[in-house]
Amino acid sequence: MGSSPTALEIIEYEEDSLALVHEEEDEKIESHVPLVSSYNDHIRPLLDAVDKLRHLNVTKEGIQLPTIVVVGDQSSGKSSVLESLAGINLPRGQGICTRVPLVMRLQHHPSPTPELFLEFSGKIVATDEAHVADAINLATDEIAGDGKGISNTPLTLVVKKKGVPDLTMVDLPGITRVPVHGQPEDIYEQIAGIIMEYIRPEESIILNVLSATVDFPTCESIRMSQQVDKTGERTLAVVTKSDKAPEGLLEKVTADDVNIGLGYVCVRNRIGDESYEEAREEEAKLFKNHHLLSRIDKYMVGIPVLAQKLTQIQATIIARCLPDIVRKIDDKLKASISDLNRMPKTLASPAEAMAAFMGIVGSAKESLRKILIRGEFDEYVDDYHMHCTARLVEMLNLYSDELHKCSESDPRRNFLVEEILVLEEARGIELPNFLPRAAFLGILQRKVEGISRMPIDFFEKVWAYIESVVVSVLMHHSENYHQLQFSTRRAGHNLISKMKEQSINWIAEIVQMEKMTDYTCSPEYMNEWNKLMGQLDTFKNKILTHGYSKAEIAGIGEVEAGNIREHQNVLHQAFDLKMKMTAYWKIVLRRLVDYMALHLQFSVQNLVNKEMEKEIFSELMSSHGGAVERMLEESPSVAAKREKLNVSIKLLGESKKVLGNIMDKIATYND
Ligand SMILES: Nc1nc2c(ncn2[C@@H]2O[C@H](COP(=O)(O)OP(=O)(O)OP(=O)(O)O)[C@@H](O)[C@H]2O)c(=O)[nH]1
Repeated sequence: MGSSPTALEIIEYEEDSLALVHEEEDEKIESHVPLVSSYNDHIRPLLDAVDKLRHLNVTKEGIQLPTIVVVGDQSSGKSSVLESLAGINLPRGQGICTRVPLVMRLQHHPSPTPELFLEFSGKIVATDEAHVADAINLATDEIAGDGKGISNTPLTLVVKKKGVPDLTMVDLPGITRVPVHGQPEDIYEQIAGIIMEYIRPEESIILNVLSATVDFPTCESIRMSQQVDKTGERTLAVVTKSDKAPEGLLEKVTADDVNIGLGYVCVRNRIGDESYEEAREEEAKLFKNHHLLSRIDKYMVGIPVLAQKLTQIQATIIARCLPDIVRKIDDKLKASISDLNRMPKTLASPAEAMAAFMGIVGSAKESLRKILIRGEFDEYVDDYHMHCTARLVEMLNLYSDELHKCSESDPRRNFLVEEILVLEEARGIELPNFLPRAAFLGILQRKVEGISRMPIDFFEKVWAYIESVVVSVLMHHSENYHQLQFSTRRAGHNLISKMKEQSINWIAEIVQMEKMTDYTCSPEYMNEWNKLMGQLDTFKNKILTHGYSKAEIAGIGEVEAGNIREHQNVLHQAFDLKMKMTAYWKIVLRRLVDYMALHLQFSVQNLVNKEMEKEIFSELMSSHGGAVERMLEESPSVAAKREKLNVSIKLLGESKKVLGNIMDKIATYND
């Protein structure tokens, strides 16, 4: 087989005529089609670079390479097409043969002795034409097991042979809907997953292998390629088994029902024990002599035409994609290096650990100062939960609203009823026009008691919020030291529960004070009381003289008269008591809101500037003394991230080296 003409030799022979490939096709494949002779000089180094990148597995870093991906339904003839292009025997047959992605690198080399080897699992296994099929089967078994299972770990076959076209293609397992020969139940999903992974990138050219014996629109491979390449601009169709179904083939490829942008090439592969040369001769005869097949355009038939088209397409996509790949590798390398530099230093001594710890506390304090005190949210622009000054004032306003809207704060409710009752009960043997202070204090105490839960609930809510913020900031700043996180989280919880307890004790005292003493120096109290009392005569007139059941009191609203008429003897005093309480209650509520605001601000400042650091230190010291030393052990997630970044940097660095001088060559090619 070695001495006979291969695809490329045939191409070279027909070079001139093939250079005139359809104008229409030229536009799609780009106009500057390289001649095969000049191809090696210009594109070969670029192809070598891409192959080296593929070998380095740069796709792991999310960088897609220009690739010709061979897809087709099961037994459509994919392997046969590849072996026709390479002039070697690949595993062929019914059932599932290709079980792993097979990267085929065909390279023309001047020596008459072909060189073949397989690369997989970090190994290089030399083989020869006679044993390549067995070697592939053995390697496949090693990668995917010896059953019928499949794997997406690729196997690379390098074929260096005189005259083969310089082409790299990936052969993928054939698509099948129905599992056969003990294949796993989900074989379709598995294969479809691998195929999609390869054909989805815009950099991939899809070589869709279709058997002439089937209806193209029914092919699964067409359905799949159309999902990722609707217009077909990166799909080329190879129609195999032209010898088996020549009827209507011309019409099928001319009608193009399935949108193949890069065109069709009809071929006839090796059948049975035919040699490669016999197969090419038979193919040439078939398309020349068959009464139906000979009518198909000669630029659409035969393996040599396919080889020519593929090399042209490959050259075009490589030249188009490489500048982008160079840029992406550069960007990713820079990003990975800066990620690595931003990672915490590995700590070597307790002193370093202490310094790192101080740094964490310092930066957490600064973050908290910004969001809890200064209202600067640059570190949490989109996270509204962490815009603390705004959230705290929101909670304070809500608390104030609730206080003012609660039933205790509504002076219209049971108007004068409680006052009359209290006054009746406070009566003694004394002059009737003194307002007993005990009556006022009794009502005040009951009212204060009625709202006493509200400031406590407010503190519960506010401290729960502050706790979530403090813990989240502490966790964020200590994320690289998981041993520290446990202690800082506990310190955060302890600290907040102490602060909350202080707040609740403080407010309980305030509530107690409000119950015990009725005092204000505010002139507002007297003003308000005078205004309200000024309406007593009108009120009496309406209810007692005119018998109205309701009356409007400015500053209070419409009130019901109820059974006031029956208690005329205490009406004046009850009205006075009510108005004193109404005026004074406003002062009480204002104090309960203002004090809370001042206390909150004071506590938050204390927390951030003093208490937090103290608490974290004491927690660390009490946690068996070793929390800072334990920082010396790197957390598994940080160690893994560091390792991953180092691997990426090495890989991207090697890739960059591969592409070292390639930019000049791309420029030459694109010129
Ligand atoms: N007559 C004829 N038979 C062909 C042609 N191409 C392929 N075959 C036969 O079709 C069968 C399947 O071919 P393969 O190349 O193994 O198909 P495949 O798509 O690689 O198969 P899987 O990898 O199993 O999906 C084999 O028996 C081939 O000999 C052709 O052009 N003409």
